[in-house]
Amino acid sequence: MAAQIIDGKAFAATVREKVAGHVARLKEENGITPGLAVVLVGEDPASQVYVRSKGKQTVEAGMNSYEHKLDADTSEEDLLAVVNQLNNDPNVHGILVQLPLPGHLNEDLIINSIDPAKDVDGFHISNVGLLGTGQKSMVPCTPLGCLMMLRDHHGSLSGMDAVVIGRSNIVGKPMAQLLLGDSCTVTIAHSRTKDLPDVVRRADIVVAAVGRPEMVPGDWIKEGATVIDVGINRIERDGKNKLVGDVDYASAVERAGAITPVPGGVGPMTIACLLANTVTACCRANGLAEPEGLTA
Ligand SMILES: NC(=O)C1=CN([C@@H]2O[C@H](COP(=O)(O)OP(=O)(O)OC[C@H]3O[C@@H](n4cnc5c(N)ncnc54)[C@H](OP(=O)(O)O)[C@@H]3O)[C@@H](O)[C@H]2O)C=CC1
Ligand SMILES: Nc1nc(=O)c2c([nH]1)NC[C@@H]1CN(c3ccc(C(=O)N[C@@H](CCC(=O)O)C(=O)O)cc3)C=[N+]21
Repeated sequence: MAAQIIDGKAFAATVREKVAGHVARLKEENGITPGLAVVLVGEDPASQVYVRSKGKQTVEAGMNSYEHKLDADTSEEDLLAVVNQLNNDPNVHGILVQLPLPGHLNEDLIINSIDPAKDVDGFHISNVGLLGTGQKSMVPCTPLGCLMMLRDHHGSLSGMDAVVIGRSNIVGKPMAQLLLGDSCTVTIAHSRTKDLPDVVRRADIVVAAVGRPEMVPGDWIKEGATVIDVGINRIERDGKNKLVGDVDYASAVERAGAITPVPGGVGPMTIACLLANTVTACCRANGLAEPEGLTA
């Protein structure tokens, strides 16, 4: 039986609607407009696309969008100065520094210079530590979006076997923390994992965040499992540019119980969660009640 398609695009639209509702209320009742600043260093075309759609959706939700485009050869000192200025700007409630940064810049140093309360990516060491200890934090957008779709599909995730393929700080590790927080039995697989097919075959939930086009074939998927495909890979096929995930969709859809497509799955949820985190950060900064249903 073919899997149910988890429509991230439609789900993201409902999240954005909730966000817009909260924004409207913040404006009306408190006279506050949440603001999101995105910092882009260099000219990476893929990054520019994300930055543009983030900016557009931020404005559509009624928030202020600030974009800082810096040259690829910007010095660490100058970038730190931009972050510092945004940290001190009361109109900015969320700051995102687009990754990866050019090689001469120390990513950890830059990310950890962001005010943790404005760190809507949830990458600052304080937020990582808060998440790991089950305390209130800013939760990374991509894993948060995945968790929202999983909860929506399953209700409770308690006791399920989850395998996360990939151990990056921005997707794999925080995803594993969130699944653990929801009482899954979590395995984190990576490039040194022995017998990955067997590890994946045990999983009720598979989250693929590798960055290798269509690496996970359908016959690794347990019958009826839920597959969340984080991968965004541009490939050329039949002379056309195509976006594909880390999962071989055509074969996986025949085995899975539910699956997210690429495009239209995790990607749109990531941006919706970024907007959600910005509203959450704005409420916290102003000592207001947090929006319900938008946090982990
Ligand atoms: N939809 C969205 O919103 C987002 C999508 N992405 C996409 O998700 C994917 C992953 O991103 P990101 O986490 O940043 O990537 P990274 O390159 O930082 O991490 C990739 C991970 O995959 C592991 N890996 C690589 N090869 C294999 C293999 N053959 N078998 C098992 N594991 C392997 C690596 O293992 P090791 O640690 O051992 O090297 C590493 O942990 C990319 O396609 C990216 O574009 C990313 C962010 C947001
Ligand atoms: N500090 C930082 N935070 C990030 O969250 C971050 C980042 N850096 N660097 C790059 C990755 C990648 N990322 C995506 C977001 C949305 C889509 C998305 O909306 N994708 C659409 C398709 C878009 C298209 O067609 O190109 C989809 O999957 O349907 C994809 C990828 C966020 N990232």
